[in-house]
Amino acid sequence: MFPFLEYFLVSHKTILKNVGEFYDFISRMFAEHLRNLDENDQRSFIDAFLIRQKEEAGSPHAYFHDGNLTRLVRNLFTGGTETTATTLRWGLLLMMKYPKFQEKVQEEIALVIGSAQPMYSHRGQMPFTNAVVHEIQRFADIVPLNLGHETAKDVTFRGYFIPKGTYIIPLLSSVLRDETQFEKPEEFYPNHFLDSKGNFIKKDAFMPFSAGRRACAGETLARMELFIFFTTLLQKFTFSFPSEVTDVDLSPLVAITNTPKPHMICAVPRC
Ligand code: HEM
Repeated sequence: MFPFLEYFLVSHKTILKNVGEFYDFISRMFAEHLRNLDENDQRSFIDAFLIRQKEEAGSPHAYFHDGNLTRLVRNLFTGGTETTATTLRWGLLLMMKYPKFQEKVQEEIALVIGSAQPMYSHRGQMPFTNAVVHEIQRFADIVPLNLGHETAKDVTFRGYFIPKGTYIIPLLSSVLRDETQFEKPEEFYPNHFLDSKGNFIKKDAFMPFSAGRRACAGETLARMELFIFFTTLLQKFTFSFPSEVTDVDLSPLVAITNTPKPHMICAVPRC
């Protein structure tokens, strides 16, 4: 987001080395896909891209070139791994901190899913669990600064003139913690997403995936992953404090993403 800060990074060389290894891995993956490529049996995004690449071969304005494929796959990996994992880590931490909510989720799992494999289609019958997953995302606020954007033309927004080419940081935190939208913005409070009868309610201000045309491309996948992994983990385990620990610090480690501080956790199998 701020390329000039690159030179102040202590672990600059390690980061570049890791990025290099990551690119090597992606190149090996492409080579493998190219070897087994079958136009009549496209197995993945990479296959579809490589076929378009063949179609546009020789064009002077080629878009589907290797450099673009590498960056796209890199974006899917980086955008799609830490985000979901960090949200789940917040989820387990919050369940440990608030055992009453954990118990209620487990009761709903027992009622709707039992010992079967949790599926995304169960979500509609599980308003409390759905509200808890939404509240985890709201409270954790894992991408507080969103990604940087730039105005493509002159804009006047709420009386402010913003010239074309201005670097914009749309703060998602300011929406996720907006006290006009959420009754107790600083607390973990699943009722933010429930009505008085316990039905799930959508909130326009719920935008951990941002909004507009450039909102998260993986939102649908991420929502499925979060629901299925969270319910599966709570179906199989109860998360609690280790015996020597009595409380946990919920303030995040601040970086581009908000992650939980290192902590201990007990996962007790449920028989
Ligand atoms: C809890 C999980 C996730 C959260 C909170 C999240 C959040 C975000 C946010 C805030 C943005 C920036 C949107 C903007 O610029 O306005 C973004 C972009 C993006 N995300 Fe996610 N994301 C998650 C999971 C995923 C997954 C699973 C994938 C793909 C496998 C993914 C792929 C992307 C991509 C490709 C972009 C760039 C979209 C673009 O610039 O057009 N994300 N995400």
